[in-house]
Amino acid sequence: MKYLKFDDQLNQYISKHNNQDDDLLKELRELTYQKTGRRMMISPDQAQFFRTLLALIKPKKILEIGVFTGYSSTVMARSVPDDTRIVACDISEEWTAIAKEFWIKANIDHKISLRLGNANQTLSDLIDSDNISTFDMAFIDADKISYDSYFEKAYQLLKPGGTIIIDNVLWKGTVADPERIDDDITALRQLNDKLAADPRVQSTLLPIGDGMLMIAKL
Ligand SMILES: C[S@@+](CC[C@H](N)C(=O)[O-])C[C@H]1O[C@@H](n2cnc3c(N)ncnc32)[C@H](O)[C@@H]1O
Repeated sequence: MKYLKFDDQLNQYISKHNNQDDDLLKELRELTYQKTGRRMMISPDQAQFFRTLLALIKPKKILEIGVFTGYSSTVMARSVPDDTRIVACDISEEWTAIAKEFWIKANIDHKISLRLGNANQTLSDLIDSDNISTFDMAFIDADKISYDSYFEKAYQLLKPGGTIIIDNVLWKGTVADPERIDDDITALRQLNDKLAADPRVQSTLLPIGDGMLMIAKL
């Protein structure tokens, strides 16, 4: 098998070449650590992956499941033209208040529509209100036990040829360790197994950040 061992030296080399965070994104990352004590945002390398992907696929309608303080949505909204819309789903009013502040600061708030509430319900509402097969891209980055449900609903909402990105699918490497068992790890293993064999999609597991699945709806 042909593969690389990602030691610290190589990871630093990759990060140095992929990190394009500017002052606003650095400020958002720092403020997020200060105010929430959490590090749930995608990494700068993943942000660069999104910039490249968005330049390729030029989506007009994006679905984000898991906003947190707005790092990934800010990266995406700044990488798309003015007429692209992002429907951004999250359950936390407190965390998305920080996101809203930065969307205004970055002058991208007109591109993003925040849907507060349980994302499973929000996605069902979108399906019931004529949004089936209308999205070009979806990014899934919320509670792991709902990932399969988010995938199935996002799949319905996506146009054929659309892209779904799912974050954290390697879960710090634990998915490959048979001695590690909990509800999140089990949900992620089941989803990785399912998508590797799902004839409705082409999917690739990428070792970027905490592991991302890149999926094309056939
Ligand atoms: C990993 S963070 C998202 C990080 C964000 N994508 C970024 O890179 O900046 C996960 C988010 O999912 C949200 N979340 C968790 N369970 C949820 C649910 N049932 N419905 C909607 N959002 C949920 C949390 O409030 C949290 O903000």
